[in-house]
Amino acid sequence: MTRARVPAGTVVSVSGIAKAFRNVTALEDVTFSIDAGEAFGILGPNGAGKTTTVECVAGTLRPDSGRITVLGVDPAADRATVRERVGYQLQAAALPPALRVEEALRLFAAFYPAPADVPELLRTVGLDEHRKRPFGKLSGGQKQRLSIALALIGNPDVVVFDELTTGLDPQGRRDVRQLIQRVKDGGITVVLVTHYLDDVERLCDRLAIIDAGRTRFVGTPAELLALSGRNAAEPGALEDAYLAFIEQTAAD
Ligand SMILES: Nc1ncnc2c1ncn2[C@@H]1O[C@H](COP(=O)(O)OP(=O)(O)OP(=O)(O)O)[C@@H](O)[C@H]1O
Repeated sequence: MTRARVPAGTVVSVSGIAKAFRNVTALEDVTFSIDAGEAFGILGPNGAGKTTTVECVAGTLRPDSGRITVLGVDPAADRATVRERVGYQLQAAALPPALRVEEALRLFAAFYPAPADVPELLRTVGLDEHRKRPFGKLSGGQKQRLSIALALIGNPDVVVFDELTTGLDPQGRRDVRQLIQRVKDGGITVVLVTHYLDDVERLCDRLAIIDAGRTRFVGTPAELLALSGRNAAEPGALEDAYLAFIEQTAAD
């Protein structure tokens, strides 16, 4: 995957955002920034506000207060720029079952001024031999690959994956991880919402922990380990450090 233009510096800046849905406060105070080319993990318990946060980054939701810039623009105000340059993993399950893999990619490619090459993208995500298969006949792992391809179809600078590896078997998760690594190696900034600490350990340069609508931690996996005093060499050390952190936050 080659990049026509590679942005530098901070590409995503989220500063003190809050968001409520009627009487539900989803976000109270979320702050972090992401540098170009980073893979950045967003973790937190169910209902913590992770999806709401990335929807604000993708411009599909507008925060009630606080400030977001993505590639230098306000995503809620400049929808066109963000739509063009930020890939957001679609809920692939929403595609019509009869739509074939290649047809879906060509359909979505038509929305972008400089889309990725469809045959190349099919090879990249390992769906080349399944390109004629209808969406309804794909396995869970193949659907995830298609949703990755759809997020990449516009040749984005930033791509957001929300719980991409959830529900996959170990091999499927490993394959999807390798694919995300290739995306990152191609210079694309990756934002990864996940519940899996091994995804973070293998892929992410830094992570944010969001709990009850607030960022509680932003740093490297090594910094999270150091905070907990866990030994990185112990199996499951990062997961233990994360769980200890969440329990501590709940107790405060
Ligand atoms: N459209 C909506 N209307 C009402 N409440 C919402 C809406 N979207 C999210 N919420 C609420 O906002 C809070 C944060 O939800 P969000 O989906 O951002 O959490 P999450 O961290 O992504 O959770 P999960 O790990 O379970 O996917 C939750 O209490 C959720 O019920």
